[in-house]
Amino acid sequence: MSQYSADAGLGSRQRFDRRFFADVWRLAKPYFRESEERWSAIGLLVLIVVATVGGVYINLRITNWYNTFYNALQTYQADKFWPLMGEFSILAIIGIALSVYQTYLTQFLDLRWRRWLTGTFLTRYLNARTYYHMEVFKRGQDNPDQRIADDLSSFAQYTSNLVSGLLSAILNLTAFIGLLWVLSAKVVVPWGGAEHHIPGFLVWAALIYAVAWTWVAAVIGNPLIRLNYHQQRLQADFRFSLVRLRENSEGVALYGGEAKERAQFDHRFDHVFGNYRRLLLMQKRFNWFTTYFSQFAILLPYLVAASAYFAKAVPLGFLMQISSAFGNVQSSFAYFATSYDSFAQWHAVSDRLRGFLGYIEEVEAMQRKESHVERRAGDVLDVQKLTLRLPAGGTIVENLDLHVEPGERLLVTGRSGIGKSTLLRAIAGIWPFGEGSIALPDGGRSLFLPQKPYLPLGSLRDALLYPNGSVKTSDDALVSALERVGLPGLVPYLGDLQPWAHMLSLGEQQRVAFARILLQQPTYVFLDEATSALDEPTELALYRLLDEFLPRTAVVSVGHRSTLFAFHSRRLQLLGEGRWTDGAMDAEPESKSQYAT
Ligand SMILES: Nc1ncnc2c1ncn2[C@@H]1O[C@H](COP(=O)(O)OP(=O)(O)OP(=O)(O)O)[C@@H](O)[C@H]1O
Repeated sequence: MSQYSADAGLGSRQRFDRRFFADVWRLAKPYFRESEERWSAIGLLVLIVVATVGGVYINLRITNWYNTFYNALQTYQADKFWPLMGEFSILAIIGIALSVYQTYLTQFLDLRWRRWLTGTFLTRYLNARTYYHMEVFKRGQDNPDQRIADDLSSFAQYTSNLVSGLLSAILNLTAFIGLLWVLSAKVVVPWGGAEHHIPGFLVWAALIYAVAWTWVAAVIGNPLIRLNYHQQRLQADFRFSLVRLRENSEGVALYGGEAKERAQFDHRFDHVFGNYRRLLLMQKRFNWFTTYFSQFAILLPYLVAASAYFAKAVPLGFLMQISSAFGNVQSSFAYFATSYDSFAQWHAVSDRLRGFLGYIEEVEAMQRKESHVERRAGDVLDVQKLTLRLPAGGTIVENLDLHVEPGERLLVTGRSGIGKSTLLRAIAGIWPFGEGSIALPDGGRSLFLPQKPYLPLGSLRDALLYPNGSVKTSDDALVSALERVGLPGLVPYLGDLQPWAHMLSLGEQQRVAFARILLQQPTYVFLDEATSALDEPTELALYRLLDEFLPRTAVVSVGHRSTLFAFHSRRLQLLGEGRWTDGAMDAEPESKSQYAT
C-alpha cells in the first residue's frame, strides 16, 4: 500500500490539510532524524534559530528606541540626539549581521539537504530498475527528471524559508504581544458617546484583522496551487521536447521534420504561456487584496491611538511605539496570508514529489505483485519452468527449461515481435511479468548487448569500460580491443569527451560495444541483434574474436541472419503462444511446449 498519493496535486484536494502535512513531514523527517548528516543539520538549525532570536531581540530594542527617540524630538532634548543615533547604528549593524547570517545559514542548510534528498531519490529511482519499470508499467508520471533536478531543490528551499519565516513570526509575536497588550491599556475606544477600555484591545484588533486577511488570501489564492503545479509540469514538458530534438537531431534532419517539430514546440509553449497567463492574472487578483490589507494595516494603530494623542494623553513616541508593536504582532498573525504565494508554490512542489514517491511505491508494489521469477545464485545459466507474459496478456514462453554451460553458443530465433528480446530481458532480471526461476552468474560476469548500444556521457575510454570494466585497465588493452574490432582510427581519441552516440555510426557503436566483451571478459554474453548494423564479413570477424579470445564464454545471440547459424551450435526457437523448441542447430526442431502440435 502506497504511503503517498501518486496523483497528489491533480486528483487530490489542493488544500493544506492533514494528509498534505503528514506527507511533507514524511518527506522532510528522514534528513533530520535518520540521515548520517543529521547532527550537522541540527547544528545548523540551532544556529539559524539563534540568529532568528537575535534578530527578533534587535527588533524589540528598535521598537523601544522609537519611543525614546520621538519623545526626545518632541521635547527638544538635543543632548539625547547623538547618543540615540549611535544606539540605533549599533542595533542596525548587529541586526544586519544576524539577518545576513540567518539567510546564509538557511541557504547552506538547503543546499546540503538538497544533496541528500537528490541522493536518496536517485537511489530509489535506480534501485531494482524502478526507472525502467516506470516506463514498462506505463502509468505515465510526467518528467521524473524534472522532479529530481528541480522540485527537490525548490522543496528544500521553500520548506526551510517558510519554516524559518514561521519561527520569526512566532518569536516576534511572543516578543511584542505583551508590549502591545500593555500599550493597549492607554487606548480608549469611543463607543455610544462613552469611552471604553478593552483589555488587549490592539492585540484583538490585530488578530481579527489577520484572520480576515488569511481567509481572503486562502479563498482567492487557492487556485495558485493548481496553476503552479501545472506550470512546473508544462515547463518540463516543453524542455523535454527540446531535449528530444537534440537527442534525435539526425533523424529529424533526415526526415526534414523541422516544421512538425516546430508545431510540436509551439503547441507545448502555448500551454506554458496560457497557464502562466492564468497564473499572472490570479496573482494580480491576489496582489490587489493583499496590498490593500497590508497598507491599511499601517493606518490601523494610528486610527485607534490618534484620539489619545490629540487629547495629549500620550506622547508622539508612544504613538510610534504602538504602531511598530502593532505592525509586528499583526504581521506575525498574518504570516500565512502574507506568504500565501510561497505557500502555494511549496504545496505545488510538494505535490509533485508526493506524487513521484507515491508512483515509485506503486511501481515497487507492482514489481512484487507481477514478478514471481525467482533469481537463484549460480555459476551457470539455468532457467527452470519459466513462463513470460506481456502486460496486456499473451504468453511469450511457457515452462521454458534452458541450461547453458560456459563456452556454449546458443542462437535464439523466431519471427519479429515474438518475444526474443523479452526473453533476454527476463534473463537479465528486468522483465517483471512472469514466473519460474533463473540462475545466472552475477557481479559483472554476465554482459548484455542490446541492438542499439548505449554509450554513456564521457570519454571513449568510459564507453569501452561501461559498466563493469576496471578503471585500472591499461591503455594498451583498450587500444588492442579497438584494433581487434576494426576501429584503430579511434585510438587517438580515447580520452576525448565527445557526444560519441551522435558521432559514431550505428555499426561503429556496435563495434565499440563488442570491444567491451573483449575487455570485460564476461562468463556469459547476450547479444540481442548486437551486430545487425554490420556487414556480414565484419559480423563474422567479430564472432571469430569470441572463439579466439573467449572460448570459455557462453554466447547467447538473438538474430535473424542465417550467417549467424554457422557460429552457433544450438538453437532456441520461439514459435508463438508460449511454444518453443531447443536443440542442435541442424537438428529437426522439436516443440517442448504443452501447446505444441
Ligand atoms: N515495455 C513493453 N510494454 C508492452 N509490451 C512490450 C514492451 N516491450 C515489448 N513489448 C511487446 O512484447 C512483444 C515482444 O517484443 P520483443 O522486443 O521481445 O520481440 P522480438 O522478438 O525481440 O522482436 P524483434 O525481432 O522485432 O526485435 C512485442 O509484441 C512488443 O510489442
